[in-house]
Amino acid sequence: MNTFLALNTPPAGPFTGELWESNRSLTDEIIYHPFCKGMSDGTLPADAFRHYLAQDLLYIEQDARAFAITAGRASTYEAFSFFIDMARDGLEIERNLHRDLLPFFGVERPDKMSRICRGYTTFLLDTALKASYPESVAALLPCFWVYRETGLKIRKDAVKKNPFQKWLETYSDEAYGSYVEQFIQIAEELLFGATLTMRKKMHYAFRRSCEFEKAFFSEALNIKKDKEKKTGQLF
Ligand SMILES: Cc1ncc(C[n+]2csc(CCO)c2C)c(N)n1
Repeated sequence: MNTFLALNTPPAGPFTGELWESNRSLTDEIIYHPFCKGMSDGTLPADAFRHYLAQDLLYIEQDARAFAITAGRASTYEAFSFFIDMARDGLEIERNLHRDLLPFFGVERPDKMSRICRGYTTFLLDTALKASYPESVAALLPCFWVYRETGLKIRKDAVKKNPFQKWLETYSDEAYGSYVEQFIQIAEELLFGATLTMRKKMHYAFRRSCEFEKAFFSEALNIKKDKEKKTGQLF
């Protein structure tokens, strides 16, 4: 059976297929994460979303830097041009989302990165600067692919009049989908041309970023729980 049929954003070939498949339980944990379910059914506590959004504000800037560095290291003009666009247009898509959500949820720029935000952005920048170009591509891919898959899935089940509507729309938008497809194609070609050792390194980088994506959501939910513990409030 072709299990990829269940994917909204399918792999570009056998190598990205293997990449997704070997991380399927982890990506499923992200897609079906209680944080995402909360966005979909509108029950996500506002404090959890505020923590997420504030940290995301810092995350997207560093992520765009990692894209720009990766562009500079690209092995083809096509990939160079794509990553340059992602550093600029990708960040713009995120900024548009934040422009709406930040005032709505009353979120301001935080002074400090959280543990997971620091860990994830340090990993992406370190990989872009110090590891190989294919590894950096693999590290950056979950940010697009996992968000696309999550966005499409949870939008399908989402309640109407949803405070997180803008988030759901951003990642299920067609133009965003086309960026994700191009990105997966670039990763497929790199995996195809890679040695076994390099392929393993790319798998490691992809998995590490997936772990951070999951932790990013978990941290936001746990912050909410920690606050409840301190104040004794349940709602
Ligand atoms: C934790 C976290 N992971 C992924 C994204 C999605 N995303 C962030 S920046 C960008 C475009 C490239 O600069 C995309 C698609 C997010 N917002 N937050």
